[in-house]
Amino acid sequence: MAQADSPFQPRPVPGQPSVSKLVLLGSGSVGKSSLALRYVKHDFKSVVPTVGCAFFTKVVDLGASSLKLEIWDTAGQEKYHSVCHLYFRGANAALLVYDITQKDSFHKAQQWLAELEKEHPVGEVVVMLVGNKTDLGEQREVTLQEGKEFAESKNLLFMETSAKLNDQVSEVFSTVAQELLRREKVRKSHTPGNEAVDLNEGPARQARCCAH
Ligand SMILES: Nc1nc2c(ncn2[C@@H]2O[C@H](COP(=O)(O)OP(=O)(O)OP(=O)(O)O)[C@@H](O)[C@H]2O)c(=O)[nH]1
Repeated sequence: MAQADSPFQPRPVPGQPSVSKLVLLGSGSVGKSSLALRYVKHDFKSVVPTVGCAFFTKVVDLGASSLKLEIWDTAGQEKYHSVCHLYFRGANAALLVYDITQKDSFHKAQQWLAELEKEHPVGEVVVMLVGNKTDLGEQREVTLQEGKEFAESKNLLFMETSAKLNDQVSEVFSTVAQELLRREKVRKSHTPGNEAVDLNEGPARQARCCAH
């Protein structure tokens, strides 16, 4: 699934959207590939476990602005963990995905956050906690409240999704993209000569709560 262009660093090109690297992290079978496939290819099908990493790109259209996301889908299986560290270097955003029907995957998502924080100072990366498979609500082991509280305690964005039913999937990616753009604006506003921006503007607060 690798694309032709080099995925390592955002490269501002005049007239082109900014580029950000987003990594999908989480245990095996939580639905990382399915979320990426649903978002990028508008498809849901049985996918084989990821080996190493798969790579997608998508331009997110946010009306007045747009952003190109390089989406790195990492393998969740334990045997690939050492390799995954290489992939999240240089990430601007991360989705920490768990399966709402597997408590253990929720704990693993918390461990992934700790791993991520070892490589990136807290706050440098836009991180969203994503509870996937809401269509399997009757088998739920992680409550909405538990997800929400953990996210709030770590100042993460939070949403629940169903890749299968296409519920909240594009909202996850567009919310992260909006937050990346918002932070870029803030950074630019700190550059001498640039105009001030309204820091209260932006979607991040609403995304910390979940519509379900
Ligand atoms: N019911 C339901 N099943 C899902 C959903 N998302 C993914 N699945 C299924 O869960 C299984 C694992 O999905 P993947 O997308 O391969 O999971 P992954 O996290 O990428 O797995 P690894 O590649 O091993 O890390 C597959 O059988 C998917 O069809 C969902 O929203 N609802």
